[in-house]
Amino acid sequence: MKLKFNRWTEEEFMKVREEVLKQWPTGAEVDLDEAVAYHKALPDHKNFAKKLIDAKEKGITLAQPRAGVALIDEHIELLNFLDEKGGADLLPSTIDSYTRQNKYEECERGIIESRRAGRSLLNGFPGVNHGIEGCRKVVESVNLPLQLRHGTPDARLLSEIMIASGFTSNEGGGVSYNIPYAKSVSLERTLLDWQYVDRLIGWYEEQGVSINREPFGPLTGTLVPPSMSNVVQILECLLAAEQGVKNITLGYGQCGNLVQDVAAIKSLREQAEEYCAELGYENMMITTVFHQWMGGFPEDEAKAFGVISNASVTAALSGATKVIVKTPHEALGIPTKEANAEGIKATKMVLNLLEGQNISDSEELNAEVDLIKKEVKAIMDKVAELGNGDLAVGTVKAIEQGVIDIPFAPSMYNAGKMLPARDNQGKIRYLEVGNVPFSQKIVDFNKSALEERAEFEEREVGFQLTVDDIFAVSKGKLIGRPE
Ligand SMILES: CC[C@H]1O[C@@H](n2cnc3c(N)ncnc32)[C@H](O)[C@@H]1O
Repeated sequence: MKLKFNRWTEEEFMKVREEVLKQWPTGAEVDLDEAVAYHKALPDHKNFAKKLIDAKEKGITLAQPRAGVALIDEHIELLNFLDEKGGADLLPSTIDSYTRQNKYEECERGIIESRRAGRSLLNGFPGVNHGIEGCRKVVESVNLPLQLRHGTPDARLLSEIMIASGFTSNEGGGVSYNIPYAKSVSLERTLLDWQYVDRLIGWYEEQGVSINREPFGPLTGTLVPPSMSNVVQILECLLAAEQGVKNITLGYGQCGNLVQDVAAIKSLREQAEEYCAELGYENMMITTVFHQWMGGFPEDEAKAFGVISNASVTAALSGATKVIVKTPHEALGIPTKEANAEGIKATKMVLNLLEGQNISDSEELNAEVDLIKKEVKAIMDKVAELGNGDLAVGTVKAIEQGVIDIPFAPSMYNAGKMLPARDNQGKIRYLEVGNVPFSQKIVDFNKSALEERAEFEEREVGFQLTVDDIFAVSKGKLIGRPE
């Protein structure tokens, strides 16, 4: 099928669907009409999309952990612990790495070995292998809305099974689950596969079942300039809206300077709504999600709580609809359920203390919002030009040419010419723009901000700033000052 931005016809979708459902035996269990009836029988408090709308209307920030283990009963126990002991507002099912690479045979072995070992030998929940019956047991055994969170370039079968099972939100996107997660999967392939996922959710929407979609905001989680991650979010928002998705949560990974992070969320929300209106998508319900620090964490648990609490302050003050919670075991690996619950409790304590507060408009905040929007517009205009108006084709070309360039990405298709670094207040700036099509004025602004830091640190502007910033937080600072 040739990549084009336009909405897939139902015939196109159903034709591809026949092949998708054959990829693993559990695919045969999916019956869309039966699934619609199942969803309509679910209570409202278990619908992710509805809970997000309610939070947006109330102006509150919901807390959601990541969590996933191999076996169904243990996974249920984990999720209920995070609800009852942690106070989670929304629940995940973090999917294991084999499933993310469509390696369902390995999942099967992992499930058997986990049963034998009496503990999870997979780093997440293998939803395809557990099938509708297993996933529905999770849905019926927990009391909060459920979202599948993963990092899957081809999530078509996984989405079919878990959405049909009663999960009401799905994370990911054609760029955000390729560039940071895959080494050599073509963008054209992933954009097509995520158009399929969005068309599936558009189909549910047409039947009156609202399913939330959440493009993955942080990308590589390493010094990603806010305008660059916002461009990816807005493109995935428009790609999803074109396929009929209505309820979308756009994401952003904390960078560390409070004003820049608040500006990033504010400009993301405003600009996404502007682009949706410009392209004629009506009745869109756009919310935002703030990811707590995605970079290196301190091993010391007290310091880790400092990182988690600091991130919770920004999440609250940014007005984000949701915050994705980290745990004090982040530097160690998969957290225990107790550590996971502690991360949520610390987060909710901060959210509660700051409820109703935000940082008021200031010259610094408005200038940052204005700059982010201008940088986003420069890239978006180029994407449209490269695609001759087709944003899907334009996205592929923009990545090929480094117009969209995600720092430190594993994908061989990512140009890797753009370099970021922090300025003297810790805001992320463009050290090298590579082929990112900014005006000279914007290039010069970014450069001068970095020159100000270099002068303060009595060193040259250069790649060493970037290197020092990458390791800074795990060493207990935001800005990588010379030692
Ligand atoms: C996007 C990366 C994030 O996902 C987290 N993560 C990955 N798998 C799991 C898991 N199975 N349980 C809890 N957290 C997890 C990881 O700690 C990191 O913070």
